[in-house]
Amino acid sequence: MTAVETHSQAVGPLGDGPVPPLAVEGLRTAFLRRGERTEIVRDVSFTLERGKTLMLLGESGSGKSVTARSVLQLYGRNADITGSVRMNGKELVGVRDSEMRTIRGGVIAMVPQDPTGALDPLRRIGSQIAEVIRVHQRTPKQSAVRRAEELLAQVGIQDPKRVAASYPHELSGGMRQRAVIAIAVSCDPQILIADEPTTALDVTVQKQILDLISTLREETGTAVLMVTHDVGVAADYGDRVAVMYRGRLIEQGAARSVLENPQHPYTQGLLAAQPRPGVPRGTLPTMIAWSPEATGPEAVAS
Ligand SMILES: Nc1ncnc2c1ncn2[C@@H]1O[C@H](COP(=O)(O)OP(=O)(O)OP(=O)(O)O)[C@@H](O)[C@H]1O
Repeated sequence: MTAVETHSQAVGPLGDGPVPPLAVEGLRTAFLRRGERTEIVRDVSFTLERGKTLMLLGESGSGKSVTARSVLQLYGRNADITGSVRMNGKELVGVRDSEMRTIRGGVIAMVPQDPTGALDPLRRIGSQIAEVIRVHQRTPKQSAVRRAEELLAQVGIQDPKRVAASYPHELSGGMRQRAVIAIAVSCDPQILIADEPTTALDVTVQKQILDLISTLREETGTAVLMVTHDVGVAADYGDRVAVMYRGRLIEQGAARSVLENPQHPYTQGLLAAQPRPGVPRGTLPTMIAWSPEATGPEAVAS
């Protein structure tokens, strides 16, 4: 089954051009519980480009987080992951856990939804960042501590020395997410996976964090995969958008094309259901009318 490709060329995993930082092809993730197998991610393919953001957009429960976590092979034996996830051409599906641990936080870094869960509550922020630097880059302690403070400054923290000496509970949610981003970018990742990175934050802080990720991407050329259910975020920060519904990508393409001229009925319904100032929020007529089980999503050539 092919996702609708809106006004852009088909997403070949390798194509004729340079090897992309991340190429996912035919990814399937099923969870195994009490002998029962539930497939959550179904035949998902996409490619990340250097210095660009791909937005994985969809409703709650559509499988966005499971897709992101499957790329990082975060489920161990609880899930059966098949298909292909190539990082700079190297296959990640099936690699040993020990190797994946080096890749995570090294070439690929993740910014989770909730910064609180990502930080050790009993250790100072600076020491947590320095430890990641030392593990991945074998840097001496003193230079790792200095580098941690530089990173805190780079993610927009005004007084990095004080924040480095603080425990997570002494910081606001926005500051904690900045610290988590500092950890994520500490090893100069080529790929950053951000799973709804602003869900736990106040509205005003949300924009600051999204702007920060955008600035870091521009400065470093990191490829970003961001999970969101928010069409506005996808429009404002996405170069490309891939729309997910019930575990499948049903449409993907340049952000403007997908969001201004969606070809797939589900995407059309998703956009029509977005709240707009002064317009009462309607039901999801297209989504109710369209069911993948009934007809299967059709590929629309454009
Ligand atoms: N570890 C797991 N074991 C079994 N099922 C899971 C697991 N993690 C997620 N699921 C199921 O997979 C489905 C998709 O979840 P997922 O978290 O990927 O959705 P999502 O699109 O990211 O939405 P949300 O924004 O609400 O997290 C859900 O039905 C969820 O219950």
